[in-house]
Amino acid sequence: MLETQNLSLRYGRHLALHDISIRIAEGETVVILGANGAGKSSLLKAIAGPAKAEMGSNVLLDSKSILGTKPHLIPEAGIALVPEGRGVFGDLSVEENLLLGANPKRARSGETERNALIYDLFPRLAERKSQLVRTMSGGEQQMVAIGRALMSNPRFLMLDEPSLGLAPIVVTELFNALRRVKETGVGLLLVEQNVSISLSISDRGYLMEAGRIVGENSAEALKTDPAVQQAFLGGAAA
Ligand SMILES: Nc1ncnc2c1ncn2[C@@H]1O[C@H](COP(=O)(O)OP(=O)(O)OP(=O)(O)O)[C@@H](O)[C@H]1O
Repeated sequence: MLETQNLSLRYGRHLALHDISIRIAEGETVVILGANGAGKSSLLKAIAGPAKAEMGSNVLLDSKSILGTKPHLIPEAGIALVPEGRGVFGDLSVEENLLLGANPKRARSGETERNALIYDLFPRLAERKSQLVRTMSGGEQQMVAIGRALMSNPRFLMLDEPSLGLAPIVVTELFNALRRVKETGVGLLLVEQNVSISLSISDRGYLMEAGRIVGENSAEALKTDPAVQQAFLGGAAA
């Protein structure tokens, strides 16, 4: 179980996260829905280490605090982040990017099998192993970013807006791959503005507004929740 307890985060005088308490069980897929600036990216950064939380906050993995763990050690704990903007190495090839992802100790055994699984998930990458990542399309780069994160053998994979700026057909392809990742038992914490597709893959979701959690429910219930309809789906039932 990965959870946050009263997680608060401040940028100067601006309190971006207020007492956020969320949880993701082993193998569960959870989406955080919220408008621009709600604090979704900040939440993932506070869990993954680069953003420093306020006193009184906590992040727990299997009931043990991991708050304050250096960002480069977070993958060792079994948590991987695919950041907004993807964070891939453009001047390296697909294969080199994937191999860099296998750096944590927990990733050393099973590396070959995991590498094969990623090429099976994303056949486009298998066709382009030696291509420099900067020459690839946005969708392909997102596949590299997800593949690299999976190479670290995560228990929990956090994704910040994986569909951002991608054509609908590529988004469908990515989410089909994420469905298969979910079937392998990896827990997914997804931040998305594409509400329909993210609810279609999720078990549960949280609604975030101005740095606070303002709602929580099963994905099924959220699909017809008037607040979600109003805020994200244009008012009409999807
Ligand atoms: N490094 C930073 N320094 C100062 N303020 C920041 C910083 N990062 C984010 N913020 C502010 O914190 C708030 C939450 O930002 P955040 O990026 O977490 O929101 P978000 O929900 O992910 O939005 P988006 O969907 O637009 O990415 C915003 O008001 C933003 O301007």
